[in-house]
Amino acid sequence: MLYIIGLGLSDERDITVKGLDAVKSSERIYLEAYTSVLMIEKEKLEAFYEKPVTIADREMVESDSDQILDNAQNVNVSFLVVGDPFGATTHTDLVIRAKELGIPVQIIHNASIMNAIGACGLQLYNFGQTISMRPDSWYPRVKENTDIGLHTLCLLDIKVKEQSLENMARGRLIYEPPRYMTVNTCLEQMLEIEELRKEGAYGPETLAIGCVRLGTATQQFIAGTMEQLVNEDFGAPLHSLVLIGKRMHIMEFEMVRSFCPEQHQAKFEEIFKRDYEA
Ligand SMILES: C[S@@+](CC[C@H](N)C(=O)[O-])C[C@H]1O[C@@H](n2cnc3c(N)ncnc32)[C@H](O)[C@@H]1O
Repeated sequence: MLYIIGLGLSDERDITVKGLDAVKSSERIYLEAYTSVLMIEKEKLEAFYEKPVTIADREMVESDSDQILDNAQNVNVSFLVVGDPFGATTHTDLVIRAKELGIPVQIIHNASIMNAIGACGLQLYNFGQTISMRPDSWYPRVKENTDIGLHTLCLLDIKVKEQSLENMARGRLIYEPPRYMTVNTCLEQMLEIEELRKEGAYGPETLAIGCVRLGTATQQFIAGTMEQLVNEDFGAPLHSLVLIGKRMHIMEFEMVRSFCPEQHQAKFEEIFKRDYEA
């Protein structure tokens, strides 16, 4: 059996009881490590499970999945995913490959950034397309969302397995530590792009929420205009950003306002009354 197990958002203790049973029954355990990189440390998992865990990078999962699936017709194998197995980064390829090989698959779900984001006060039903802040086609998607008043969850880029130019020049295969995009960089880039495109998907006075370290003890939400949030200190990763759509319900507003620092409150309320209250 191949178990694909969500680890949730905070630490090694977020795994479900069902997930832990599956891990305990497994001959091999892999940790998918290219999306929410090492918010959960391999060593902590190994200590908690009392079993070795192998890191599975993107190459292994996408090009060498046979190694993970080896003999899973006869023994249990666990594939661990931070968040939920189908939250943001889906693992459909692995499931299809397992099915082709006649390996039974069981998915064990957990909290994901895709649903925990509801804690920011906005209703999940009122979100449009989620975007990944990579340099591709995110802008039109934000525009489609904002045109019909929906909120946008922006997932920020994580760079893994990068090499420094110096190491590359010397032919050394040494990777840099993972780099996380911050809410501040994301806002700066978004505002610059809007300046260039001028299509009005959003602007400096669009209301937004920086959502950081969700599900952990230091989880934090900070609300304000995009312009105000550029200079806020959001602390350690992981970071996500929500752009608030104009169809914000009054209950959503009340909740989000509670995440607005005092110095930004007056502006926040003024913009809500001017642009958001239908
Ligand atoms: C590609 S997604 C992986 C999602 C994960 N598989 C899940 O189900 O939650 C990674 C991005 O999600 C966001 N993210 C993941 N966990 C987060 C958290 N605990 N707090 C804030 N943002 C988070 C960040 O923007 C991060 O760069």
